[in-house]
Amino acid sequence: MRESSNGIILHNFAKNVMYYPNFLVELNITMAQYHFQNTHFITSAPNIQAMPEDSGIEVAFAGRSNAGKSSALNALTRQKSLARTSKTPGRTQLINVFEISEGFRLIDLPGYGFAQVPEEIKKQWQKSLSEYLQDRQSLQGIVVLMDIRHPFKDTDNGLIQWAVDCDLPVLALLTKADKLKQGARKAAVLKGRETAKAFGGEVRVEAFSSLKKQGLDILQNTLASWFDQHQAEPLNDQQ
Ligand SMILES: Nc1nc2c(ncn2[C@@H]2O[C@H](COP(=O)(O)OP(=O)(O)OP(=O)(O)O)[C@@H](O)[C@H]2O)c(=O)[nH]1
Ligand SMILES: [Mg+2]
Repeated sequence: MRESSNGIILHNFAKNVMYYPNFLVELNITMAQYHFQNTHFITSAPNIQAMPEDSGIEVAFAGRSNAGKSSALNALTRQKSLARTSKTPGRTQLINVFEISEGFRLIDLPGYGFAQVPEEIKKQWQKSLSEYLQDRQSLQGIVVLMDIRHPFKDTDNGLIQWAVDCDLPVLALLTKADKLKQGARKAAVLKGRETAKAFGGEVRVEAFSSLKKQGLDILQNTLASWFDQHQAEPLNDQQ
């Protein structure tokens, strides 16, 4: 929420605000609640054609293999094994679709950049991944997860720049933050924010640890704001 110079509260979201000749009036709109803990598995799709209908709003978790995408989804939804995690990179090979409530989805994408995957499979992944990113209308934001010890690799940068160019907001989470001491962690975040300026769009950079539950509130609030911005009509109270 921003505050204008004359102290009137300005909501981020234009649809919540009405303009009168000289005044900005805040409408009494209650923000929707998203019950992330209710998230459930819908399907594993090899390609975009096998995904559920392209309506509603979805946010994708993307990143290199082993970056911690599935772990972050589990931490967010407070479920131990909603998304399958693994020490073996390349565990998530399909587009996994989860639903928070009707019309609100989270997508666990296959990781990229894993050298050991056979060339044929890699090509197939890349195809379904880029198809998904380019053609999915309901995609309204991307969480890019990068290991805090080696973030912003070429493929990460390519994905972030692409998202910015498409006007998609990006939350860049520097994962496994528990692996660094506090000083190094802060330095990595500041450096990441400097790097992110070059993309020129809405790219927020934060430290994250599924293990220590660090950055969960930011993840949760960012997703809620993306969902709020794009929902066409008010949600029915979900429970
Ligand atoms: N220390 C630490 N380890 C983590 C954290 N998050 C994930 N890991 C570990 O990193 C490994 C990979 O995690 P996943 O969540 O499976 O990674 P992914 O990005 O989904 O991997 P793919 O599905 O292969 O693309 C697992 O061994 C996790 O336990 C974290 O916050 N801290
Ligand atoms: Mg995974």
